[in-house]
Amino acid sequence: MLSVRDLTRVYDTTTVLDGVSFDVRPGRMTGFVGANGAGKTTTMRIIVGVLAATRGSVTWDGAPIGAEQRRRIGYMPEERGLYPKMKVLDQLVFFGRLHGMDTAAAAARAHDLLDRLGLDERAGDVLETLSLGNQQRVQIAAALVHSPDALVMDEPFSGLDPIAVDSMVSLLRDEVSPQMPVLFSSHQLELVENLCDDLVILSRGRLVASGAVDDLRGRHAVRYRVVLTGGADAGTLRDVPQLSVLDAQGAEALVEIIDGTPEKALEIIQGTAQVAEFARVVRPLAQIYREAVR
Ligand SMILES: Nc1ncnc2c1ncn2[C@@H]1O[C@H](COP(=O)(O)OP(=O)(O)OP(=O)(O)O)[C@@H](O)[C@H]1O
Repeated sequence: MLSVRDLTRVYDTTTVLDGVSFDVRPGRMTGFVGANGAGKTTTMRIIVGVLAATRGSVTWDGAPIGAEQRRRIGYMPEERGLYPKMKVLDQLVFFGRLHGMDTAAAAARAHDLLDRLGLDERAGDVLETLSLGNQQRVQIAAALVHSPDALVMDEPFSGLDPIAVDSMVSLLRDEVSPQMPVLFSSHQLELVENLCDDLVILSRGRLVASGAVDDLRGRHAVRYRVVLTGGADAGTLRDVPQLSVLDAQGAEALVEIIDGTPEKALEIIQGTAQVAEFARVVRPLAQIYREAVR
């Protein structure tokens, strides 16, 4: 497990990261979200060791993270780190060798990754002749070439078309082992919602929420969508003392149960009107996020 504790970064007199603590658990995809300037890149750069913290620690399985462990992290930097004039395959072999692989093993692994990303026929092309989306695929291959033990990716999906996102997601799902912590930042909340098990939310340099997506959802009151039939007005549900009606329009209402079980609430509603639908509303991640950073 990767853990950051009390991570703080000050530039001159400005604190851009302020006492941030969270865990990146193995085998789980952890989404890292927050507005522009919230401090995501700063945190990731400190984790992988290209930026020093003003205060705080990064540990891996409880021990302070050192140069050797950092070499075992696959990192996809925000500024992207590839050489535009270098051929795709040469580039991946170079990164593999930087991480201690021999040339043959690095080349074999690079071909395998390029193949799975649909790019093997571009292996001999100079990087800058590829589209930006394809360059980004090469970037993810560069982060994975040495079969890392952990992954830290800064906006890996930004600017990719949906097919490219799908191929990258399926590659990641194949590559992420049960022992591997994975942290990636994104502004694409729908994607994060589909992909992530855990979530870390930063706002203006501070942690505002972290944990399993399901737990974060569960921390808020559960809501139900009620649809009545027979021309009934859902506004009448306001007269039911066990319910709090958050919204009612025509035959539909959004309610919270303030007393009793959902089964009991349904029974009470059925005593007043015919019910066509009574369904738990899963809160979209975007809503959790907005409420957390408010
Ligand atoms: N070298 C630097 N000197 C001064 N301030 C910096 C420096 N690098 C980053 N910052 C500031 O630190 C804050 C956090 O930036 P950071 O890039 O970590 O945010 P982010 O959450 O990754 O944002 P984005 O989503 O826009 O990439 C910002 O206010 C930024 O201006």
